[in-house]
Amino acid sequence: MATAAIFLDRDGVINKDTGYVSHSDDFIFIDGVIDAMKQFKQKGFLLVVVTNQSGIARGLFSEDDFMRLTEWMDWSLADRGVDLDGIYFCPHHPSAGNGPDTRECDCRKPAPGMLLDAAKELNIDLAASYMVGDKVSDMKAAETAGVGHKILVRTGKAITEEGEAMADAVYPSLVEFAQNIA
Ligand SMILES: O=P(O)(O)OC[C@@H](O)[C@H]1O[C@@H](OP(=O)(O)O)[C@@H](O)[C@@H](O)[C@@H]1O
Ligand SMILES: [Mg+2]
Ligand SMILES: [Zn+2]
Repeated sequence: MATAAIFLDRDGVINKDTGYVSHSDDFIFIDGVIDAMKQFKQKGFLLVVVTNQSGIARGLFSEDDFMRLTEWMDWSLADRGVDLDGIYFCPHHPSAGNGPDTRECDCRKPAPGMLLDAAKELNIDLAASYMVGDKVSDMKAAETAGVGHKILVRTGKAITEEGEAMADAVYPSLVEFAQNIA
């Protein structure tokens, strides 16, 4: 049977988005998010991170740097009792940079590729799932993929009118969303 997931954007939802974060020294968990993630797991949701990492295409950091930081984040969460079910990332950008990751792709949000791959690989019930993001591109990716619930949080980029109009709900942070989810 397919399971519902909470898809989490990374920068601006899990950690402070100080711009192309690529090292654990610069990775600051937003207050309360780890406990919020624990609550989602206890409610039976799969927890899946979906993150655009165009810093790789831009040549700001390497895929190895991203992997190292991801391993550190994964262990930091596991240490606090949160086991992530999947981490999906897009290293591409359609125009910035000049390496192999500078290209059009199906995975950079607002494209739905990461969500659709996760749904297939983890047998996720998309209609029963939630996408939590800080940008309109997160909401668009969710809508195109058929994610049932689109949630915006105010811990990242300034929320636009377009983003707010597309979201089913807006919360100050992941903490308040966790308090309100059924
Ligand atoms: O929020 P998620 O998807 O986890 O990750 C976003 C990041 O990859 C970066 O995305 C960039 O946008 P561009 O990729 O340059 O459009 C900017 O918003 C950066 O500040 C941010 O660090
Ligand atoms: Mg974000
Ligand atoms: Zn991509």
